[in-house]
Amino acid sequence: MNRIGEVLTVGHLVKAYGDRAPAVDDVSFSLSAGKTLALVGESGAGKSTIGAVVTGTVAATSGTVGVCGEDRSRPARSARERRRRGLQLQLVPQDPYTTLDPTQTVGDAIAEAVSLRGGARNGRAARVADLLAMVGLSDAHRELRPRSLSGGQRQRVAIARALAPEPEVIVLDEAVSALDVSVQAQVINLLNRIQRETGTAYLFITHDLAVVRQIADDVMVLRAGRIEETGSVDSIFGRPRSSYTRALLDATPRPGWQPAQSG
Ligand SMILES: Nc1ncnc2c1ncn2[C@@H]1O[C@H](COP(=O)(O)OP(=O)(O)OP(=O)(O)O)[C@@H](O)[C@H]1O
Repeated sequence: MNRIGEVLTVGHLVKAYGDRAPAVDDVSFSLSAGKTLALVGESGAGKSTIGAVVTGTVAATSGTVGVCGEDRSRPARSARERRRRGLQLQLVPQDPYTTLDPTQTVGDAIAEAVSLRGGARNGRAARVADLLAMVGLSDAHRELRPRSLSGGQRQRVAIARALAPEPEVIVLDEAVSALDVSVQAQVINLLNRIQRETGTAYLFITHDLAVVRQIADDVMVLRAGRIEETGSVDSIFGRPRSSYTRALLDATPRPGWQPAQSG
């Protein structure tokens, strides 16, 4: 698949909950096809709020959100519009338990997402098989329900569902944070491979800078709702300008880091 240009643009985004200080305050960025932008920062920095505005679950107080050139500043007003938006942008949440239907088999959950795109019914089973293979699940997983899957397998199902409508952008909100490190590495490899194959752009929200190095092209560091600094992975990790970014990096395990031995 060949995709080109900016697929997500956010301009001067402000989001205030009630009359509190804005959770997101004048944030602008753009994301190009085939690229990954990581949003990082401490808890409460506003990362998930940006993800929620971009995915349309929360309305912006002001500012603009554009997906593939279409205005997305307001949540969708109808099921039809939500469906149309879902063709362009999908979400992979931290815990797919919250979005996967416990009564639905893996095969049915993916088939439902495939049907968003429409097309011939008789091609859908083959597409489900392709998606299962793409995320490293076998045909045997098709009949299982979420409770019979490991955390990593559930996350693979969530990724297959997100990919099914062939969106230009996937927002991943702490999507690998709950996985243990070896499963996390497998899912990151999978996401990197899928991006090379499909050109899908990722907005990758995480508090974990060790993960950012493995997946992102660019990084935006947020602090109390504002942009602290932004740049390529190499520049942010190699030459951070802000003392806040340096402190975040200092708190991050480096390659070769070993957990302290107790006792
Ligand atoms: N629905 C809400 N209603 C009121 N305040 C909210 C709501 N959601 C988030 N906030 C507040 O907005 C600020 C930013 O929260 P947000 O969850 O976007 O940050 P975050 O960087 O994603 O943090 P975390 O990593 O802990 O999820 C916080 O002060 C939070 O308490």
